[in-house]
Amino acid sequence: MVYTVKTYNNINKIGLRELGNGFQIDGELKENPDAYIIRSENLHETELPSNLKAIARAGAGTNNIPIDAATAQGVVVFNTPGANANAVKEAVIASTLLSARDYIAANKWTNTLTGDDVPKQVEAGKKQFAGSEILGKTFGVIGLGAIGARIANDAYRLGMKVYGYDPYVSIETAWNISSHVRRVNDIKEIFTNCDYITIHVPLTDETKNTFDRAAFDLMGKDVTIINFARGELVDNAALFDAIETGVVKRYITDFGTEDLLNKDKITVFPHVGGSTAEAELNCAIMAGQTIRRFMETGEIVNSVNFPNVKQALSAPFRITLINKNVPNIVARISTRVSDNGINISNIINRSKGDFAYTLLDLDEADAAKVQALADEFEASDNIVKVRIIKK
Ligand SMILES: NC(=O)C1=CN([C@@H]2O[C@H](COP(=O)(O)OP(=O)(O)OC[C@H]3O[C@@H](n4cnc5c(N)ncnc54)[C@H](O)[C@@H]3O)[C@@H](O)[C@H]2O)C=CC1
Ligand SMILES: O=C(O)CCC(=O)C(=O)O
Repeated sequence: MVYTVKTYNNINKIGLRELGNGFQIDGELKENPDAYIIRSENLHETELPSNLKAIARAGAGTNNIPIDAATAQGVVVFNTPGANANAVKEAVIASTLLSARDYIAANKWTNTLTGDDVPKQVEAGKKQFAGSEILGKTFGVIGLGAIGARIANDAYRLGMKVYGYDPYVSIETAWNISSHVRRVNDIKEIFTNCDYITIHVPLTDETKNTFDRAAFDLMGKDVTIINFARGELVDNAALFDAIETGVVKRYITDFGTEDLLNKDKITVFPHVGGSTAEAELNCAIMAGQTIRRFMETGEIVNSVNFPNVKQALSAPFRITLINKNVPNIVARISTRVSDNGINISNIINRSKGDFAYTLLDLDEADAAKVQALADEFEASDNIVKVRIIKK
């Protein structure tokens, strides 16, 4: 069996080798592929093909993917947690230092100098670029996931007083956060206390405009805001006013919109936080491994719309079902199997919200009988996607 994968946005080719020989990879593939591997391509305006079974986001944020539509269509969406976190961490630490010392403006000014006495002009003019040090300054991290936790720890190591806010932090990540990072339960404590604030949360209805007028109103003076998460987390109109009144000293972001460009106190990068050779490779490897595992075994790991489901396959056939999460569904599935004269070797069903995923391992070697059962599942209103996997 050969699966087809359509890739978008330059997925690292070495990483894609993880898919192995059972996959045909084609960036231009037009025909109904089994899976997509993508980076920032916006899929909201496109229809997902009927044969599509999985989308792997080679990266963390999945706001470019229509998750609800994918779920309803039985498409499992994956991401690659932590695979580019170190790259973003380094970009944010660099941005913190850039704001403290304004190296960009200093370099721009130096490049304007001409003549034999450049060294003299440098010494005479450099006072305008005297900065400050980050040692001892307060640093707030909103979102203590893969990226935020790394940044909080390193900012502490650089001598900053670090505050962290994340009401949903995972236990695993929490264990990795230094006890020196002061965890706060109210985001207002970040706004009121910090000289530098960086945000590392997914873009959701809840997080949109985290930096709004009310947030800026709580801040002191000369605060640096660093946003390598998503542009929509900041209300730009409120930001411009906060810059005007001296509340915000500098805004550094990875997400450019026209209104942000060419402004003295705003530094915009072209969405390069995760763009290192190492991160791109890590993301492609993880995306390739995840898709391969899902297509070849049906197991789900690192999905954002379905639960993790793992079960070793020891029977001749496995049927995977994406079903609506309705009462008695597991009993109904089991009854249908036995009505077809087939024994279940193993079954696992895990739900998330309105949908669930079932792995059904069958003690049956007759491919025609398994196909007939799968066809019956296919015709059921409560089942949205059916696949047969042969051991
Ligand atoms: N600029 C770039 O190239 C990149 C940007 N990103 C962006 O950064 C975001 C974070 O990435 P990771 O740290 O890898 O994700 P992650 O999933 O490891 O961490 C996100 C954290 O945000 C927390 N969170 C969710 N809602 C929150 C809220 N309302 N308030 C406070 N915390 C909240 C979660 O509990 C979680 O700990 C991504 O969703 C993506 O949008 C990620 C990688 C590269
Ligand atoms: O370089 C990329 O693919 C974007 C990374 C990113 O924004 C993410 O991982 O969420």
